[in-house]
Amino acid sequence: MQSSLQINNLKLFRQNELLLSVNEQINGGEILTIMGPSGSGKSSLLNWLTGSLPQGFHAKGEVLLNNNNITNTAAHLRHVGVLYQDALLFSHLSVAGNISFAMPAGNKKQRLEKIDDALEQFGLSGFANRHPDNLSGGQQARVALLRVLLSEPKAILLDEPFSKLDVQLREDTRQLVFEQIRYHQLPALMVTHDHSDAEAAGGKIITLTRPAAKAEIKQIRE
Ligand SMILES: Nc1ncnc2c1ncn2[C@@H]1O[C@H](COP(=O)(O)OP(=O)(O)OP(=O)(O)O)[C@@H](O)[C@H]1O
Repeated sequence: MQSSLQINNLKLFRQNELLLSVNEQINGGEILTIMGPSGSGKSSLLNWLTGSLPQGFHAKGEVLLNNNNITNTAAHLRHVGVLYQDALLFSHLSVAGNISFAMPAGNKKQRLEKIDDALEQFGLSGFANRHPDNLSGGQQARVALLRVLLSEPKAILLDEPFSKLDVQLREDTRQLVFEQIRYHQLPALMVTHDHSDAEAAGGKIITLTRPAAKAEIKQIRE
């Protein structure tokens, strides 16, 4: 069965004001890119998908992951992995500890073997016992990606994941992330301000608008 993430007739409201409408299906290995100005609701959309919409927001519509309706499923049971702008690694844990923390429970020895194999595949052989403070930005980004992948997500959300990396590192990391999404056939949704990220993703691009911004500008001019 092909994996998919379906956002069915979503209408997201903030204080009863319509913030955005989205109706999209993302198939395994595809990356849907969301762009739009600050305040247009990109983070709110991600929050809704992870099941952590803050107070003051409400939504109509459904989200289906591999045809299962997860609209009301608790955040920790959704199997939706998120890759953020910052690697967000725990500084007191080793690389292995950071990755293992997010993995499904199981035999410890097997988990460590899996981590070692994955580190080797990502050019991080011998890094299992290092702490994040002793890694470069690119190495931290790769550990963060490994942590998401080894948590065995069924879909992946990317929240400006390359914006803190310099140009060369950005391209390398982006390529690695997109390759992994295709390899694992995960449906992915990426929020970015960067047009080269959007182009490299090779999928559909949605640009959210911010109607409230126009109203605010009009008010200032009048
Ligand atoms: N926790 C919150 N409580 C109340 N309003 C919020 C909260 N978070 C965001 N907002 C408001 O909701 C709207 C959408 O914000 P959101 O952060 O989703 O936009 P964004 O497109 O992600 O912006 P940016 O590109 O700046 O991150 C904005 O008007 C914002 O001020």
